[in-house]
Amino acid sequence: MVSIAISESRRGMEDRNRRICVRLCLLLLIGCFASQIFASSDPIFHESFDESCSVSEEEDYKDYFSKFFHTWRFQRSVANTHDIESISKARHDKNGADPSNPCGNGSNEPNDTHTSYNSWLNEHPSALRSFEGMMSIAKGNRIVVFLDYDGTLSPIVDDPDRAFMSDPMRSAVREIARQFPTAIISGRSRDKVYEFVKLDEVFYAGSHGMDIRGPPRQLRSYDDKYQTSALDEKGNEFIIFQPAQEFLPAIKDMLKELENKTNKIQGVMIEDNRFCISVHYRHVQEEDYVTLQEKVQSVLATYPQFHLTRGKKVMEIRPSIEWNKGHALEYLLETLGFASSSNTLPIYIGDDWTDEDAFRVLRSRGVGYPIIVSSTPRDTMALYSLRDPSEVLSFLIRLARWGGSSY
Ligand SMILES: O=P(O)(O)OC[C@H]1O[C@H](O[C@H]2O[C@H](CO)[C@@H](O)[C@H](O)[C@H]2O)[C@H](O)[C@@H](O)[C@@H]1O
Repeated sequence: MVSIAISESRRGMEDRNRRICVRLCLLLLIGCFASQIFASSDPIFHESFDESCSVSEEEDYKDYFSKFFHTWRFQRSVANTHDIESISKARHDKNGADPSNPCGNGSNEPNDTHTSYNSWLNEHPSALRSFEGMMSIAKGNRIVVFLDYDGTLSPIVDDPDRAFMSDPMRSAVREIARQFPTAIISGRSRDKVYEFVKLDEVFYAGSHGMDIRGPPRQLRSYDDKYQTSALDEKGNEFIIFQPAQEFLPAIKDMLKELENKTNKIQGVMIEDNRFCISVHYRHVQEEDYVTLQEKVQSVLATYPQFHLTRGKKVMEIRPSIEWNKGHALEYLLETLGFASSSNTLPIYIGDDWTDEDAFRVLRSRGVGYPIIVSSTPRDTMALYSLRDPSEVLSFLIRLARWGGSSY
């Protein structure tokens, strides 16, 4: 009897201990979860996570959780500018995407690429699949649309002079511009982008934002010597903002020197982007990469006020001023009169490293949708993704329709 009583009381104690243990574990788990939520300083996360739970039909739980973990991981930041290290690193990469990314285009294993792209998609959900959720958050806000050109509105093609925009894309951008203030921010010269796009409804920023044609509002916070107002053929006023004006003579000299020094290397193409220079190596033989890079760097050595950044199979020479696509986005928001308004929701779609500066601005503002165009996984500050310009087209059509019906 005594031994039965002892073993029963021992069993009772064990049960109680097990229950206490389970409760302690549960409390510990809840504590960890809550601390991660409150420790996150990212307002986008709070906004999307809170609201997306009630809004989206298309956005499934995978998306909610991916946003959660995504924001968690944003503590690690993407390098500010992807300065050129070595173009020879890009040789295995079809489009010249980040060669340091082991999951990038360099992979020879199609299944691996597929798997890693799918897991990357969990972190950067498709803006098409997430559309309903994104728009229910956007409702009541003033949407402003920013678009990159190459690789976003037009596909990446072999000849930079033939990167035409399709007619459906042009119609979609026109529709977007009718619904929302819209700007195109490109690494190209402003004139060249206009030549491709041919829409008067949009604002243009060329040379990575160093040449802006914006709304007629002169900003006191910017140096007057960089802002000039002018009238178009219809008598409408606009402002030209060019913060790198004093670099123009040096750029002209550098262009000549670059052409002279590289003309023996087959396949090099040098593009005058007005306030920047692009040295394209898409058609250069791999064995000439190092020579080309050395030649470009030897010219640059005599122009210490410039630096190199990298795009898709292109070296970009830019004046070393504190100005990039992110600054251009902020400048345009300000001239449009939306910078300080709490219900402004900017959307930025871009595919290149230079677009990361604009993504970063949206992230630090805590509002807006940075969307990367990429069909391979890569490090990015963007929250959402679209695979290629054809998905950009679908997104813009949907956004314009949404704007027309419920905005
Ligand atoms: O800011 P973006 O509008 O994306 O401009 C970045 C560069 O785009 C262009 O080059 C890229 O697209 C070409 C056409 O598809 C392609 O041939 C080239 O390899 C890509 O790098 C443009 O020609 C450059 O000047 C821009 O800097």
